[in-house]
Amino acid sequence: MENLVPTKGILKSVALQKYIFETTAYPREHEELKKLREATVHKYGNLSEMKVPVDEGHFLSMLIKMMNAKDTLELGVFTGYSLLTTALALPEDGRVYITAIDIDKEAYELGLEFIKNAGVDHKINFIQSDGLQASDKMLNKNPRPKFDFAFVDANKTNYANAYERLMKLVKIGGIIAFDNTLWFGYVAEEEEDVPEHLRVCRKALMELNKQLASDPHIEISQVSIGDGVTLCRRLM
Ligand SMILES: C[S@@+](CC[C@H](N)C(=O)[O-])C[C@H]1O[C@@H](n2cnc3c(N)ncnc32)[C@H](O)[C@@H]1O
Repeated sequence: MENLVPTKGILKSVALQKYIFETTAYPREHEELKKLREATVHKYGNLSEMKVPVDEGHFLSMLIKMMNAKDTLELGVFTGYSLLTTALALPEDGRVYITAIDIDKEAYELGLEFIKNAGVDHKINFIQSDGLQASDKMLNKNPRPKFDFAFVDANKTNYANAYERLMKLVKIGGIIAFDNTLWFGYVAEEEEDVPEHLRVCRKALMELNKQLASDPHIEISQVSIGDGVTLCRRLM
């Protein structure tokens, strides 16, 4: 277990992650996603680590296509790497809807150029707001579930609250995907071995993982890609 990558890349050695990225991930990365990734690193430096890694992008893209999702929601957009991934995965039949929520509009605006250059025609409804407030507004306006797929990648301490709302906003049979559920691998470590600034989110994510595992309303799959993605398929 030596040589673990402390960033997004749990359970993988540096060499294995490099192999995956170089062999299957980077060669199949869409040109505009690559440019967006580079622009994000250029502007945000280490913070660019917040975007989903390229292999996770491929995973999400294939999932969205296999589900034939047409109406998606994203909580936590940043510069839009996962958003552009979603937009590129949706069918081009003109009847798709993308809703994206983030408190930060400036980062999203950096990504707009790449979304445009990728030739994505879908209208993206970007809502600059706190994710929970925006979800409550949607529920008040139209309490019927409409989304096929929701990707949750905003503040980790609110995932459980987001889950409660998303179980009303995502259709039965639809998927809620939570990012970072393995929290750099720290979910499996003793608290005293975890850097202090990562403890609050670790605790919230560990509680969420338990909650999801015991909830009969969903089927779950914990995927150890990126920083850990938990897929929750709504059953009832
Ligand atoms: C990890 S980044 C999202 C990365 C993005 N999915 C990607 O692939 O590039 C988290 C984002 O959540 C946003 N965020 C944090 N707290 C939020 C909140 N309460 N409501 C909505 N967005 C929030 C941040 O502004 C940040 O852009």
